Amino acid sequence: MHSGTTLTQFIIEEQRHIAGATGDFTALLNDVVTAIKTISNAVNKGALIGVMGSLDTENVQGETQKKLDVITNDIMIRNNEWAGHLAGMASEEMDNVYSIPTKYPLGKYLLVFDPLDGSSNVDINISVGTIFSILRAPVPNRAAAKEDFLQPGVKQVCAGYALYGSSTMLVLTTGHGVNGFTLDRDIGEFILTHEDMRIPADTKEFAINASNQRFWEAPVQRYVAECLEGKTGPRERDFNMRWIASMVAEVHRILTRGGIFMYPRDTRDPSKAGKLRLMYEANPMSFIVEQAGGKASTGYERILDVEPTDLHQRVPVILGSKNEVDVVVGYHSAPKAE
Ligand SMILES: O=P(O)(O)OC[C@H]1O[C@](O)(COP(=O)(O)O)[C@@H](O)[C@@H]1O
Ligand SMILES: [Mg+2]
Ligand SMILES: [Mg+2]
Repeated sequence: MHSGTTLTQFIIEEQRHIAGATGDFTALLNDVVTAIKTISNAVNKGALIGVMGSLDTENVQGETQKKLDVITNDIMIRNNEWAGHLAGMASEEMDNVYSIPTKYPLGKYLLVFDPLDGSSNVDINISVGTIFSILRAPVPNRAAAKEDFLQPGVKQVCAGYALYGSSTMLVLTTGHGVNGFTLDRDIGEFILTHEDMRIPADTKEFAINASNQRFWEAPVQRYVAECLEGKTGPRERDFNMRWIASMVAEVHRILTRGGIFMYPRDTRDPSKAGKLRLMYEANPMSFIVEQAGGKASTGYERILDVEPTDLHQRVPVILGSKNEVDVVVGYHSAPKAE
């Protein structure tokens, strides 16, 4: 007999307090959770079931797809298309909106996801994850078009991620704080283990891919240089640095012990505003971070306020401990001479 609250119990109890809730959202989330359990199983079995390695195909961003990028995308689709809660889906791994097959009923929500985040880590057995976001369809029960998905992050109904690490966890917000659940494989249920996760306002730990340093803009150069100066520099304390190359793992660390994560705008390719994807990565993670008391900015504006213009748009990301994000954002508005 397990002790503790299951994810299903938790969602049903949370939805009880919402006037007019029909159970559609609860059922949709249940399907997302089933997909995540299936992905967890595939990632965990790895080479035993032949899912490691790359394919010859590229996604819309021109990135070589891993076998698991495609398998996990398919798992998300198959588990969520059938039940009649969705008007459409969009994924990092699909060029266009996924239309629900006509044999299935349509619903009032949109599901957006990065089926496997950090997939460059999958072959080396380092943590990867799944990120998802749920929006309301502007017109319920009608096949969603691309424009229907282009809603700013503040409109998200729910955002979550699964982390396939030393244990599998699911971290979730519906706009009432952030809660973390750990998969108990013996009973196949996610159990509430991390109630009301809060990001400490201060930190001495930063995460950035330093190999891009020559491309960073002046505010980020200044921030990192000052961190590296440590105790004797203007920040008057020694900083630690981490880079996992798996956003889910970085955000999870920040939710657990604080920190700042940056994939800032750089000058490498002026046509791209950053590396991370607004719809599939930045918005869901920013919703979670804000709900845990942290902040998320492009350096110039709150990420959740960015009006999307494209399904696969990229955006600069600076998120984590509130006071530290404020420092970096402050440098973005400081006069150039500084
Ligand atoms: O290769 P880099 O510059 O270290 O990039 C790492 C970043 O790219 C990502 O892996 C992109 O995610 P995908 O694996 O879904 O493409 C982020 O998770 C991570 O923060
Ligand atoms: Mg990703
Ligand atoms: Mg991915």
